[in-house]
Amino acid sequence: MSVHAVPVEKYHGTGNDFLVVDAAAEDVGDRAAFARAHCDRETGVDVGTGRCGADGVLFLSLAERFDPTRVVMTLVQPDGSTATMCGNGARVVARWAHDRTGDREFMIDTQAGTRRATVTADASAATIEMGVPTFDPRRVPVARERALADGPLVDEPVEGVTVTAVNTGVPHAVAFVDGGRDDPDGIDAVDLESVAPPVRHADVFPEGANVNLAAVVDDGSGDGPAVLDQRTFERGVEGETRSCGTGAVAVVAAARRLGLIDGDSAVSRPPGGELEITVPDAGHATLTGPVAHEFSGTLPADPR
Ligand SMILES: N[C@@H](CCC[C@H](N)C(=O)O)C(=O)O
Repeated sequence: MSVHAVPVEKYHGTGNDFLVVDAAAEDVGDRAAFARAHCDRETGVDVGTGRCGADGVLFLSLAERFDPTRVVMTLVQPDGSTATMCGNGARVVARWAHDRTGDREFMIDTQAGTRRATVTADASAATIEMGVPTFDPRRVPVARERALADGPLVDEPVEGVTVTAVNTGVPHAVAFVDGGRDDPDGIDAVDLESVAPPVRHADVFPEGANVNLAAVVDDGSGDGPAVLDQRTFERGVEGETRSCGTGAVAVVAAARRLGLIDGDSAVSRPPGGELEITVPDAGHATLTGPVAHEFSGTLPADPR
């Protein structure tokens, strides 16, 4: 058994929290076992914030010979799976890389593609280019019988929930509900831990899906951007998280597709804070929001 202690940092972006390991300096061996043990919400890492565990472990490698500096990002989730993309995770990556280099612009290599990232002058917030959201059923992916195979899954029932399927780096199902967080019968009244798992595991999503609830609080037809309240049940966490960046982009992309909001900018309000999103008619979506450092320490490489 290895008794090797691994230096880790803990960061969060709007409450979506991650352990960060410098993969160029440290080899934890079994990454899935490391993530399963230290991310556990009951028995995992306790950094004194009143909430132990984490939503995943980011294994990061900096390559400063490039301009801008590149970071290779791999997110291993609490169930041991690897996610191709993570919006809030990528924002944390930008902040972590800034804390190491002082730079404010980075290229982040994810399994969903290379994404440009910037941090603000005070490093309290980060913006990521999120790629182009796609409703293409082959790319979400969505699997349906032949007659429907070529069409996007938009505003259709899946396991009793009306959803729209979109890929924003990872697959998402988005369901709109009436009433925001201020409404006692609105979005927070839904028992997401019961409603989401059948959709997350539905046959129509061969790779699974993250399941989002959203409520339009302001449709953006007035002076400011649209505002939507959001909750997300995440694949890989297998539970609700306090924020999901790819989910926020998915919610705004779906709201635009359904004509529920005006304009290409919106504010999403997950339980953990506020995110600013743009989904233009052409080109990359963007995701902006706060990032914060929580803890520096060490953890056993082999948690058995
Ligand atoms: N929290 C993330 C999404 C992480 C990936 C997701 N759980 C999946 O496996 O699809 C975000 O901020 O985007």
